[in-house]
Amino acid sequence: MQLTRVSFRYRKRDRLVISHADARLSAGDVVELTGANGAGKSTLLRLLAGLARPSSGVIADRPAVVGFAPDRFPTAQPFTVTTYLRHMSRVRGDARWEPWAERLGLGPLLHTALRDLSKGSAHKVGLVQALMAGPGLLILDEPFAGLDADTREALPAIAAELAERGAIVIAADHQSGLRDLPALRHWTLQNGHLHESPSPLTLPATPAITAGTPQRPGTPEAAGQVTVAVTLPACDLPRFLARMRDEGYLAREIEESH
Ligand SMILES: Nc1ncnc2c1ncn2[C@@H]1O[C@H](COP(=O)(O)OP(=O)(O)OP(=O)(O)O)[C@@H](O)[C@H]1O
Repeated sequence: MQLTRVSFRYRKRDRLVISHADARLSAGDVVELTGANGAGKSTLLRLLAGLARPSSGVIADRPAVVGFAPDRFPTAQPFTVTTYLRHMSRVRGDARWEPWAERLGLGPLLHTALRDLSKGSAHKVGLVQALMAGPGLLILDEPFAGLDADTREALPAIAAELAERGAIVIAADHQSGLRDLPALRHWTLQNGHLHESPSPLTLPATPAITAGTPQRPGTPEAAGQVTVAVTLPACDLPRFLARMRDEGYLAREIEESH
């Protein structure tokens, strides 16, 4: 999936909320999106999901099945949890929702009216409807807000499972709930601009990119090994480091050019 100079404003003559965003997403990417309140995170997520169209620029190659869990699940609907999820399942081609409801701990609440749910439980219903169709693109807006400890623990594993199956997962998340996922990409929105920064967690504790025989972290450099300087676009760094780490290499030094 590719974003090319994507800009968005809510009304003509309004300022750009998103300004010329470029990004490339590959199957299996997991992205944490952060930014101050009002920075445009929800707006960008809606653009990524296809719920809003860019004012200019292009979003290409969006996966066919998109799951979107909004930050506030709309509970003002005359359904119980079951009737709502059954309805969404029919819309989604008879998608199986029951295992997700069970996994997210909604079992005891299936016959509760949506309007009577607590904020956290309503949020889980939003997650189940996003997950049920097996999305190739899963978009989560503040997915950890109000969740109980069990679900907070379950969610990173769910994101990792989807990514392993080739889905792209993007979460606006102030709480760094996905921080333990390997190769997590980190996007920040500031003044309408989208930046990708290497997450501190993708930077190895003992940096050393040493080509030659793959080396385990912490192993001192041995005779017969070479050190290679590699230049690459900053936005590719997290993925590059993750791949190097998978191969057994570590980064020795990372230097930003200005
Ligand atoms: N429907 C709308 N019409 C006009 N302006 C809007 C609309 N929705 C959001 N905005 C404006 O767009 C900007 C970005 O809002 P957005 O909700 O995307 O930010 P956010 O980063 O998700 O914020 P938060 O962290 O508070 O959830 C804000 O200035 C907001 O006031």
